[in-house]
Amino acid sequence: MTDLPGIVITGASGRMGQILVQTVTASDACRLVGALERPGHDWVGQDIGTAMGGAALGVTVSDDAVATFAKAQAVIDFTAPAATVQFAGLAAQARAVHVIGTTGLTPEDIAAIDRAAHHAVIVRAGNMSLGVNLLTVLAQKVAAALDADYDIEIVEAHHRHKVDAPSGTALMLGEAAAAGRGVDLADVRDSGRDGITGARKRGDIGFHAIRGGDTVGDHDVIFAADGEQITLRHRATDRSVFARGALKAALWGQDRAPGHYDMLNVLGL
Ligand SMILES: NC(=O)C1=CN([C@@H]2O[C@H](COP(=O)(O)OP(=O)(O)OC[C@H]3O[C@@H](n4cnc5c(N)ncnc54)[C@H](O)[C@@H]3O)[C@@H](O)[C@H]2O)C=CC1
Ligand SMILES: O=C(O)C1=N[C@H](C(=O)O)C[C@H](O)C1
Repeated sequence: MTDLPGIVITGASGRMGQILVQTVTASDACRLVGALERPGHDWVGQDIGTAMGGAALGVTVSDDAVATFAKAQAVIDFTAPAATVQFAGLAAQARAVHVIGTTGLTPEDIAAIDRAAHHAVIVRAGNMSLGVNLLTVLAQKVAAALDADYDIEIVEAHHRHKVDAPSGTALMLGEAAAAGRGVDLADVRDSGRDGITGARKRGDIGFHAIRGGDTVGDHDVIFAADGEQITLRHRATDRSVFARGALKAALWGQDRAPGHYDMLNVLGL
């Protein structure tokens, strides 16, 4: 029993953190060995199970990342960019697999994560669900099959608390569509039109973000031409799809060579 991989959940009180705690404790392939929150958070010092309103789980919420990661074979991290960059270095020092779900990372953040991945396994994806990762493969294929007569627009919707836009998933889908077209997304990205924008530029990929209510995460990739439209759609209705993917990544990463991987690697897509 005790040789099962030990998992630490960062941001344990968060929307994803709580689902991850439930997913890990329900699994017979791993054990929960730590729960981390930011210094000053009310839950620090409490048992994670009772803090979540259930039975005690025998794991006390800590704000000490170094001590907590020392117990881990994997760290599952859905927090915020500054925390995730710091955790990448600390997880690598602890030689723990670092599964990163955090979105809104800058190119500089990703470069720092790349450096940490020289020493440890990091699996990072803006969306950990099987459905979205499959959709990226489809978006790339459709974009490759169609020319720029088909305007590509990506529309995403999330809950009112989300702080970054476009979503990490929208950017994954945009990267996939751009790769299908053989272009760099940075050269064709057109985010959040407003005002007298001028006519749409041929070949651009547009991004639009809706924020409201408790929407878990909806994504449409629209290919619009004269006379017809194709829409590829994913709708998440339960955050457990992300948590299951993250746990799969944490287990997949055990005994893997150091490197910066994504969910396509994990899922073999
Ligand atoms: N890749 C994927 O499949 C998914 C990614 N996400 C992303 O995950 C992130 C978190 O999303 P939510 O859970 O909805 O947010 P949330 O705001 O509910 O949770 C974030 C948690 O991280 C904690 N935190 C922040 N800084 C910390 C630090 N230095 N140390 C320890 N804990 C810290 C916060 O206190 C909070 O409890 C976002 O970037 C979101 O876009 C969310 C769902 C799926
Ligand atoms: O913040 C969220 O909630 C989500 N974030 C991810 C993203 O930015 O795409 C994944 C999912 O859509 C939920």
